[in-house]
Amino acid sequence: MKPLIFHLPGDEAFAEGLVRALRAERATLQLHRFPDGESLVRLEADVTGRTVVLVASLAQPDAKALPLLFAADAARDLGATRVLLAAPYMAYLRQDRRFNTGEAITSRTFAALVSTVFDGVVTVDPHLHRYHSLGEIYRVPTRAVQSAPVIATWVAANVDRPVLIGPDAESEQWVQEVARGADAPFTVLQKIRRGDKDVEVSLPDTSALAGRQPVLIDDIVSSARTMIQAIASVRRVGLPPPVCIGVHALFAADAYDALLAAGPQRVLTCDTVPHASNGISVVAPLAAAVQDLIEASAT
Ligand SMILES: O=P(O)(O)OC[C@H]1O[C@@H](O)[C@H](O)[C@@H]1O
Repeated sequence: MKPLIFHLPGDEAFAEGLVRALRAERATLQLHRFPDGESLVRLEADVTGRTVVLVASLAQPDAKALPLLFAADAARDLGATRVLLAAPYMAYLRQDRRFNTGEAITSRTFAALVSTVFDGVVTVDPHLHRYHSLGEIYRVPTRAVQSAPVIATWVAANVDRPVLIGPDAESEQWVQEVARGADAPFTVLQKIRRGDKDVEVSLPDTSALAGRQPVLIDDIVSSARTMIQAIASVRRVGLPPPVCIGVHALFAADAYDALLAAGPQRVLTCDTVPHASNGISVVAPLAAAVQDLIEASAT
C-alpha cells in the first residue's frame, strides 16, 4: 500500500514533492488552536495498516513540536503500521552539551521525545558537532541525508572556476564534500563566536584562491552573522563578492536583509526551510532515504 503523507502548515511544497517522488498519497492534517492556546490535531484519512510519513520542517520548533507529537501518537493509536518523521530541517541539535552550569541539553531531550512517538526519522544535514551520528541521541532508526551532492551539482553547473569556502572548522565536513562533487578546491576560515550576534571570521591562506569565484557554504544561516563576517573577510583579501549557499534558511528577524546588504553575489539555500532564497531541492534524496527506511523496517 502507498505511504500516506501528512504535513504541518507551511510544509505543503515539500510534502507535495515527496508525494510525487514516492508515488505516495497525500492526506490532510487539521490543526486547530483553542483560545487557551492548546492544539487540536485531526488526521483526515484512515491510517489503519498504512505507513504514515509526517513532514515537518522544524525551524521555529517550539510551536510545532507538540502538534507533531500529538499527530504521530494519534496515527499510531489509529492503527498505522509505522509512523515516520521527515524533517528536512531538524531542530535542537546545536545544544549538544551543557555550555553553562544548569543548562538543559535540549538535543538529548528533544530526540528522546521524538523517539517515543516515531518509528524512524529522516532529516537533511543534521547539525552534528560533538555528536557523531543521530543514533547517539535518537532511539529509533534514522537517516541523515547529505545536501552536498545536489549543492555540488548546482555549483558545477552555475559557477565558473569556483573555490568553496567554509566559514568555520565545523563546516569543513560539508564544504569538503561539495568541493569533491564540484571538482573544485576548498578552504575553511577561522571563526570566533563571542555571542549570538558577535562573530569574527578570518581567512588564513589566500594563495590558492586568486582568479576563482568564492562560494561560501554553511549548514545553518540563522542570524547570518557568520555569513556576513565571512563575506567581509573574503572581500578584505580582494576576492570578488561570494555566492553564499546555506543549507537551512533559518534567517531569524532581519538576518536575510542584513545578509543581502553585506554584498554577496547571490544568496541561495536548499528547500529544507521554506524561504524566498530556496533554489536547490533536496526532495529527491530525502524521498530516497524515506523509501530506504520503509524498506529497512519492513524486513
Ligand atoms: O551566525 P548564524 O547565522 O547565527 O549561525 C549559523 C552558524 O552557527 C553554526 O552553529 C552553524 O554551523 C553556522 O556556522
